[in-house]
Amino acid sequence: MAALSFRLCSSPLICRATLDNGRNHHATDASFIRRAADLSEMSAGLTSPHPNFGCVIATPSGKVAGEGYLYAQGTKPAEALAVEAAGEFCRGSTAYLNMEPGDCHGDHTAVSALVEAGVGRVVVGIRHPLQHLRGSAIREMRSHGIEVNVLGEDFQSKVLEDARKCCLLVNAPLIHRACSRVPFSLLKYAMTLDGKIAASSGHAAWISSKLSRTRVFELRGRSDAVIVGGNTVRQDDPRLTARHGQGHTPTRIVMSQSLDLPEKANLWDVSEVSTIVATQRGARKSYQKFLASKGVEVVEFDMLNPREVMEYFHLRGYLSILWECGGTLAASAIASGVIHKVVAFIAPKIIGGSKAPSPVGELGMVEMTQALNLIDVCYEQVGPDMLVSGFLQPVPDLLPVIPSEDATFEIDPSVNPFESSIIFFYKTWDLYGSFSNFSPHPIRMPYGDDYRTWSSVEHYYQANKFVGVENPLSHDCVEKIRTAKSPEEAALVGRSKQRQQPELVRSDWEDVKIEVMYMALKCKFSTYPHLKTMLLSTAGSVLVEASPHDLFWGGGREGEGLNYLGRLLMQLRSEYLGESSVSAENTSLAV
Ligand SMILES: NC(=O)C1=CN([C@@H]2O[C@H](COP(=O)(O)OP(=O)(O)OC[C@H]3O[C@@H](n4cnc5c(N)ncnc54)[C@H](OP(=O)(O)O)[C@@H]3O)[C@@H](O)[C@H]2O)C=CC1
Ligand SMILES: Nc1c(N[C@@H]2O[C@H](COP(=O)(O)O)[C@@H](O)[C@H]2O)[nH]c(=O)[nH]c1=O
Repeated sequence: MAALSFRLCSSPLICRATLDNGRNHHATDASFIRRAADLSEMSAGLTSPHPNFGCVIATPSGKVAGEGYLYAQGTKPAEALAVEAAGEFCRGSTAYLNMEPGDCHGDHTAVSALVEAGVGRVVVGIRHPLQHLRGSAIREMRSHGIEVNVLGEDFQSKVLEDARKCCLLVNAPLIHRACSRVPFSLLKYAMTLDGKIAASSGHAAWISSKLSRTRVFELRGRSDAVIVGGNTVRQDDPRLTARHGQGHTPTRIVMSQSLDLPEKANLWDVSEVSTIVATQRGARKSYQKFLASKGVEVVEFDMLNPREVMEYFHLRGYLSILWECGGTLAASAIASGVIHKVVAFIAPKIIGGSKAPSPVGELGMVEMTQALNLIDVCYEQVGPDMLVSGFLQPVPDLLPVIPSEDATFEIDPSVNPFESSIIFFYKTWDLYGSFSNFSPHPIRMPYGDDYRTWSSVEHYYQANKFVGVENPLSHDCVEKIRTAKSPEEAALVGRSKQRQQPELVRSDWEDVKIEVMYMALKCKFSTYPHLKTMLLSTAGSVLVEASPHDLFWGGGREGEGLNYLGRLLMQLRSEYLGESSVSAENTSLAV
């Protein structure tokens, strides 16, 4: 290399320094990007899975001036938190982001924070995977004169490629959501050295060690849901809780065609965490009624296969699913192509048993050459067990294979990304996500003879369930919801209190809830002009909250929902349009 550097320039010292400087530059960028990727996962297990954003702000001398990460969907962006932490050291600094900011709903908080703080350069690990977001924030930062480098696009090197891979991994669920329209699924099992997941009697407690099972609790805490099959319910009577005392607890899902399930089961206790049973359409209606009476949600499918079930939970906004089923369902899930990663805890014990179940049932493979090879395999000792994990499907490399809307328009102006005149919205990271009650738009609402600020519409709506009730516990609920750290936590408190202690809820709640919601929406869209503009831009389209399970505020799976949230937004929109046409009329009259 020295020879090469000599040939390229007069003084090898300067050139080597340049070369080294270039290499150091890459090494510095890579280390801060990896730090941002690590930071972005800090809330894993505490909140339900969401796009992971981390931001590190480094001074020109390479010192960390400030850091931040997105805590939960609907809370302050990582970039804004890092800018707050760095203070005046932002000026002329470099900001390292594991992923392009999700600014899209006219909500430029993240980009504005970096621009207003005087950040000079931004290094981005990966572009945003969602098509309607990809490239927006990068373009906006560049339009404000910030130098923006995207790993893998502007410069290449091994050290940067490794850093970029970290950014792909921490958002694998979001990337899979963007590319395959199913959540990211991880199959986990504990297995004896002789390849069994239970004794021939079906008994399986315990194969792996306490330490390994603690890791499993962590995996559950990082998931939207945990799935088991009917046999596992009958055999183990599992709880499938994360057992970490606080933080996020995943929904439990049982897949059962027959509904030949016990009347008594731990999973039917939904006081702390919900359970959903996915079954064949029309199965055992009486048992479905029994489950509903226990508060267990039943979802019917024409074909109860893992792909149909996963596409449904994709619609519900799930990003990460943990499969803790037995081999029968695991084989079906692998064959359906919905399993992306496998995690196996191998215990140094032998159980034997020619009929003892194995981790994966029938896949129809008869030659070893047909075996599915894992990718990026990792080995880790966990107590006495060996943890082997790897990918059945690589995390798609997201160099923009799907052009953004602007790029699409440049290619073919006649392509209208949204053919139908129905606009669906649901999770805040999806298009029109700012219409969601979980979007991070604080509102100031009248409260008694005063005003109070609420972090989101959801905070305000949930708190109002308990307003005006002469019970100190109701006042506690209001305060607990008002101070909840995220809309998701506010909803969790409000819904569980309403379910467990209905006496705390105001008696007229069913009569007033629509009005309460409307007032909150009116305040939100009046407070944020860009949201009002966005709402008006949907004129002529039907707005539907695409929640497949909330049949009051949402549209339901096959449109059977009442879609009150969509209706109220359309009502508000026509009120604004009425105002603007009235004001236009006044103007025209005035002319
Ligand atoms: N060591 C470990 O990590 C684990 C061990 N186990 C053990 O494994 C054993 C259970 O394994 P296994 O018998 O394979 O049971 P599964 O957990 O795989 O459940 C199979 C059942 O799932 C339901 N099902 C729904 N849809 C499908 C589908 N598309 N394809 C296949 N099944 C579907 C059916 O329920 P239905 O019959 O109700 O219609 C089927 O009988 C138990 O002994 C348990 O202790 C289980 C999980 C993890
Ligand atoms: N036997 C076995 C596992 N079994 C899995 O854990 C479930 C029980 O979890 P819980 O209800 O939370 O206690 C059980 O139904 C099956 O899915 N898991 C493991 O990590 N190691 C083990 O040895």
